[in-house]
Amino acid sequence: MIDIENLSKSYGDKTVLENITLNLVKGKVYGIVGENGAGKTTLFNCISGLEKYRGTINCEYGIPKISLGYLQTEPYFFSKITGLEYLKLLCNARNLEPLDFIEKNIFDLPLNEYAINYSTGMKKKLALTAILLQENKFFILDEPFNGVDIHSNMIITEIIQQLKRLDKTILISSHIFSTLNETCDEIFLLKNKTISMRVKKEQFGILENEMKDYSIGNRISKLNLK
Ligand SMILES: Nc1ncnc2c1ncn2[C@@H]1O[C@H](COP(=O)(O)OP(=O)(O)OP(=O)(O)O)[C@@H](O)[C@H]1O
Repeated sequence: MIDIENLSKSYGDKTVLENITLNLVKGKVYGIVGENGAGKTTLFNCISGLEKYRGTINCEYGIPKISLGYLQTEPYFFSKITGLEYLKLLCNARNLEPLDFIEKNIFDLPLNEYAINYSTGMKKKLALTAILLQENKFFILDEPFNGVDIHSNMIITEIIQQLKRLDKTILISSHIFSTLNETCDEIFLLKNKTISMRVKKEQFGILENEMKDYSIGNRISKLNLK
């Protein structure tokens, strides 16, 4: 279980997150939606210990460094590291037994090439493979479906469902509502610096309609499309 209480984050005098309280349990998939700039990545960076924050986070799995698999929107790679070396590095960080990485390469990535030269989708798949091989207990996936091809999207959806069955805790952000619909047990709406709405699976339709009304409103008619 991960208990986040009254988490707030500011950059200088700009407050991005205010009093976020969330309780994330094992075997559940949580989605987080919000406009560009709402603070989703900032929240993930705070939970993963990459940013300082006010408030408390208690995680039964221990510190993020030993238990969290964080897939960042744009994963970072050293300039002269191959895909294979990256997988080895991340597995070594968890003191795992040597693995057959060729067999584990489920996305058919060119593991002998430099990771920095991979396409956006390939980089995401490499980073995802690495955190999955690490046998983490808790996963934060920041836009895991963005930029990856349709086959990989299907694989990632199935992976999330399997992680849930393995009793992991998973927090995902996405701008594509249908991907969250398929995978999540609960969705949080991050708006006005805080969690302004939380809905269980049965009410996802209500949230989607509310977001559509709010997002689209009368904006398109202003274009006077011809
Ligand atoms: N290091 C930083 N310094 C100053 N401001 C920052 C920093 N990182 C993020 N911000 C600001 O915090 C706000 C939230 O950004 P964040 O990246 O968390 O949003 P997001 O919800 O993930 O957006 P998107 O959907 O576009 O990825 C933005 O206004 C952003 O400019």
